[in-house]
Amino acid sequence: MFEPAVNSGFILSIVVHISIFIGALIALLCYLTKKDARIYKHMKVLSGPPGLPLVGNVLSLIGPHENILGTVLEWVKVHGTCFGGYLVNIPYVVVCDAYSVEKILSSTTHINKGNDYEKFLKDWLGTGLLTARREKWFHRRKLLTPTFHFKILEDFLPVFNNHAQILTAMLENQVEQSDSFNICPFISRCTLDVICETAMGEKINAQIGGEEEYVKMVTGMTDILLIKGITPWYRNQYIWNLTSMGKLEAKYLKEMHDFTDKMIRYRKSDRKRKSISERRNSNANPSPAANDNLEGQKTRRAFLDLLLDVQENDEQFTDADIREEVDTFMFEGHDTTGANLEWVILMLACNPECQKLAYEEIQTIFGNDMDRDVTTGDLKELKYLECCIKETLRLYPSVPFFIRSMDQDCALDERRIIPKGSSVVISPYLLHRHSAVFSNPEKFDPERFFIENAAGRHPYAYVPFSAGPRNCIGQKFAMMEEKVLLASLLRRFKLEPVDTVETVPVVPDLILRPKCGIKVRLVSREMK
Ligand code: HEM
Repeated sequence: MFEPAVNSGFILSIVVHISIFIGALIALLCYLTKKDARIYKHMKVLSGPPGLPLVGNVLSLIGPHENILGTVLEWVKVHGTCFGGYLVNIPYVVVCDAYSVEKILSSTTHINKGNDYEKFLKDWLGTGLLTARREKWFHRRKLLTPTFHFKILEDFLPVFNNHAQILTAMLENQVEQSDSFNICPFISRCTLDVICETAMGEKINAQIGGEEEYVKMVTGMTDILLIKGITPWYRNQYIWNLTSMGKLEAKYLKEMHDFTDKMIRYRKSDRKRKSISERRNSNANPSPAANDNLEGQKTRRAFLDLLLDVQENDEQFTDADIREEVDTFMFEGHDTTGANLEWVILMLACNPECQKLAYEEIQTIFGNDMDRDVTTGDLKELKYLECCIKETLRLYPSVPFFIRSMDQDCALDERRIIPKGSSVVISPYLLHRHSAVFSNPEKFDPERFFIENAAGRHPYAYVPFSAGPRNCIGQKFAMMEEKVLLASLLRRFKLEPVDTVETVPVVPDLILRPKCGIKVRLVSREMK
């Protein structure tokens, strides 16, 4: 008599649990459908290329990576400068007109980066400035902005000049063996040397074969991240961890973090040592300049030192925080400038009349002196060269697209709303090819950036460094570095084309790069 009672209680309990489970499932489905229906309604208005059920537009983007830009340019021609689509189940809106770009970038509401940033960069960069979410980002940006002050950047000029000298020496050696060659590895090693010394205060001598392992890791990591990003099945962490690349990534990450940690420890103990001797010194001599060492020379401070200064005033700013910012500078400050320099070299080689104007400007400033360091005053005078860099960034923006994830709706007008829950892709590559803003857009024409020609242009029509509150914090640094390197290069060599725009496939990796490098011919200038 007793047993059936137990059984009926047991059955009742199962029924209740199953009902709760089914109820919860229905509620979840209702919520998701309602949420998706809302997004879907707005996405329909932003109609873009038709996709397939379940996969959306993914299949159109599979294939040789260099075809992606062409595909998206075609979409813009057909669907206009603001359209939506799905990558699997993720709603994306591509915007590439100045008006819509301003709506997103000028706002402090749409400040969060796309989810992919965290997914791919978090293991390496933590949640530093590039990837940080709203509150953390506001705090960090405020903390770090002073470290990019012009006065501080001026202190890096000797570093830029020193590595420019090494670059030209290495190229002279190369020219003796063969005058036409792929210049990209030379540029990449040079920008890596610059960023290591300015970010960490450490010379790694990549240009002359030093710290080979570290150089291999930094360049290898960006390649690995790209493969991980574009291969759909590698997006699954379990599958990725089983691959040889996943294992290599884990090894690189550990060793690169160890390297940055070592630098932090080293600079910290160096500061302790110096502050003891400075205190002793200031007792003996009460007025030495803050940055002078015992020999009276000005000691150069790296970003890492400036971050350690921040830490002295803010105990919450830990060593781990410092590491993620130093790693972020290493990532953002190396390939971006390197790729831009490579494209400038191609543009000047292929446009001899522009190269001639750039060289004439350099001659006016430096005369026939090939060795003099570039000064702050010279940087201001290198106006045409700056226009060449800007025009190259128009055609070949180092960061070909960036993504914001929408935490709120953004109304473009009464009809079109970019819905909360979607991701917005902003592509300078597409934006900068707007013929209404840049006539004959494929033509390399530095004069577009003469003050009188740029006047009246929409401020969000040209955004190679992004724009608004979350723009590139390193843009002045990049401009200074590039001007120094290019002025030094052009003083010594005339550039002649081997590759041309037509022969160099453009690959929109994390960075917009030439697929197989850029071959140029360097001709030494004959003046002593
Ligand atoms: C030609 C060179 C460069 C270009 C074209 C460039 C471009 C950009 C772009 C487009 C962004 C926004 C990315 C996004 O929203 O996802 C960005 C952000 C950033 N860049 Fe640069 N960059 C360059 C050089 C540098 C350098 C030299 C540094 C550091 C030394 C640097 C540090 C950063 C950082 C830290 C951010 C994140 C800023 C934030 O979110 O607040 N960049 N850069």
